[in-house]
Amino acid sequence: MKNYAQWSIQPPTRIEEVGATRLAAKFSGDRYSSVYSNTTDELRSDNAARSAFPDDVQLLDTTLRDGEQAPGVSLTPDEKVEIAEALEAADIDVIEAGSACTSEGERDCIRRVTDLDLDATVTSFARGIKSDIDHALDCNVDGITLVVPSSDKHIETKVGSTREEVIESSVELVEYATDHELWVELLGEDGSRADPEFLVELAEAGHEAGADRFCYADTVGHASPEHTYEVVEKLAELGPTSVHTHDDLGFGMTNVHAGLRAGADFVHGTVNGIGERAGNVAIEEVAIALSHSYDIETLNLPAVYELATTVSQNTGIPLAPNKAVIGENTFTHESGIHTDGTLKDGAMYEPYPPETVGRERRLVLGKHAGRAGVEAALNEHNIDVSDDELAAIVERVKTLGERDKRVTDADLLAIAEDVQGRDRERYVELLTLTTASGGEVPTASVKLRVGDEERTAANTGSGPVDAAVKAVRQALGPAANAELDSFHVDAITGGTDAVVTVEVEMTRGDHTVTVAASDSDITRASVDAMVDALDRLLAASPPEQPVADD
Ligand SMILES: CC(=O)SCCNC(=O)CCNC(=O)[C@H](O)C(C)(C)COP(=O)(O)OP(=O)(O)OC[C@H]1O[C@@H](n2cnc3c(N)ncnc32)[C@H](O)[C@@H]1OP(=O)(O)O
Repeated sequence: MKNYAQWSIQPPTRIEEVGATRLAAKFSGDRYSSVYSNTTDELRSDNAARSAFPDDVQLLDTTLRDGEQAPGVSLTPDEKVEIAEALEAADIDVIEAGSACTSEGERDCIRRVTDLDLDATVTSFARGIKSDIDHALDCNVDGITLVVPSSDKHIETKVGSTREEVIESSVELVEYATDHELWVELLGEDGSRADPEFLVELAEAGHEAGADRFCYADTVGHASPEHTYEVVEKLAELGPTSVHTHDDLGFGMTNVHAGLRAGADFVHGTVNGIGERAGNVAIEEVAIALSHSYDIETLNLPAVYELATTVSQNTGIPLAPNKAVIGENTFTHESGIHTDGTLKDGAMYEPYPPETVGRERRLVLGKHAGRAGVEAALNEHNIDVSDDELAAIVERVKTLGERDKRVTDADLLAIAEDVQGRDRERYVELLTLTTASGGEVPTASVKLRVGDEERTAANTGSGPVDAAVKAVRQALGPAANAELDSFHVDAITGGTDAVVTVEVEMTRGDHTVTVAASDSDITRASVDAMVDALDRLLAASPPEQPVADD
């Protein structure tokens, strides 16, 4: 895990955009109509008939190679192992574990992956250089993607070679690699800017030399779908063909589609679409699109979200909220009309159920909230309201949302208490917080009011937030037995004096709450949010023993 260490209590899934109004209610959502399956079945049979895709499509994940080439990303051996295991859990066919030519450290990483003895085929990137193949062999990989220049720009300017020499050396290297029992995919680098006739010549020579497949690479993300189709169609006539696409023009996925339609049966991609420049095609998007629209199964889809968060935490690249499949907003509904429709039928505003990809649906409150969503959120907290009270609460929720403020569960509950004239009895209150993080071991002490009693506790942690949260848990004892589901930090203003907002989501038993707190001191904001969340959870389901006696 990178970048967040000083803030995290447990790894955050992302840092939010400032100003989004969000999480207020969690909706378990078992109300699905059969609309999902009816629509999908019809779409699938129509699409499958029209698409002429191959029945079996395999995926090569290059998160550990091309994904790691995203600027600023460097994975340790442990991180590569964790990602490889998550890829295996998602049933990936091939894992490109790295570029063995890079360094001894990289070879150690790749060896750690090959030592896992996974079901997936594990490969290394290799340039058109014999020593690169030797380095790959040194890592005990099952195969290589042998990358040779194919555009004149790469052949002449980058490598200082000629087309004839590239063909000749490619043949020698494919034979060398297959003689060493490697699975070999020959990839013509910058293939989308290569002369298609030369690409065909190269692929033909590769197949004749024994390559298992040839890969059409849109290395700089420059190809149009029409060009991809035309070239891949020619290549696929020669033998098994792969496509490697980038998203510089936003055509990453469209070019995969064009390639498959033209006869390719193997797709390269990366988890969350991370990679050089604008990134590669996102492997999870390929998998869901093929499954949902064409009835072609590739990945174990319910394992995909866990895979996405593992990659995000290990690379330090947050999940974009609006990204298909893995984005926070993908199964989150805020606007009143969508929320109302979703409460009536889970399929109303979603193409497929969130559980398909290991997610759950959320309904959130904000400026666009309506009565149905607010009432559902109140019901989640066992609060019944009259029609008049509901109208007043909705109005205040909208006003709060219009102020660009998040409407959390705590906000909603406070509004409801006010509208209904109920006093809130606090179970837990933070009285003082002291932290020291300059020394070797960050420490924190807290004084809490718990019931009628004052309690103090001190603890250490990986950072001041971690130490303070441990101290809170220690002071509360068993009453603090709540899961921290998520922990997000936003800087509201820039600069070193920034006010930060910390939002936590916590669950205790059947109850989940979201609470946000702001302060210029991140530790204070974190502890305030957590203490408030624990207080709300204890209010929702009071402990059998009085809290003070825990
Ligand atoms: C499209 C892609 O994603 S390409 C993959 C990118 N991945 C990497 O670059 C892996 C990390 N790279 C590295 O660690 C280093 O660049 C190394 C160890 C591979 C090479 O380092 P160096 O020997 O210092 O070379 P340097 O990085 O300066 O230049 C790259 C060399 O590879 C050569 N090269 C580039 N592509 C190819 C290819 N497909 N086939 C053969 N040679 C190639 C270049 O011509 C250049 O050789 P030169 O030094 O004789 O001119």
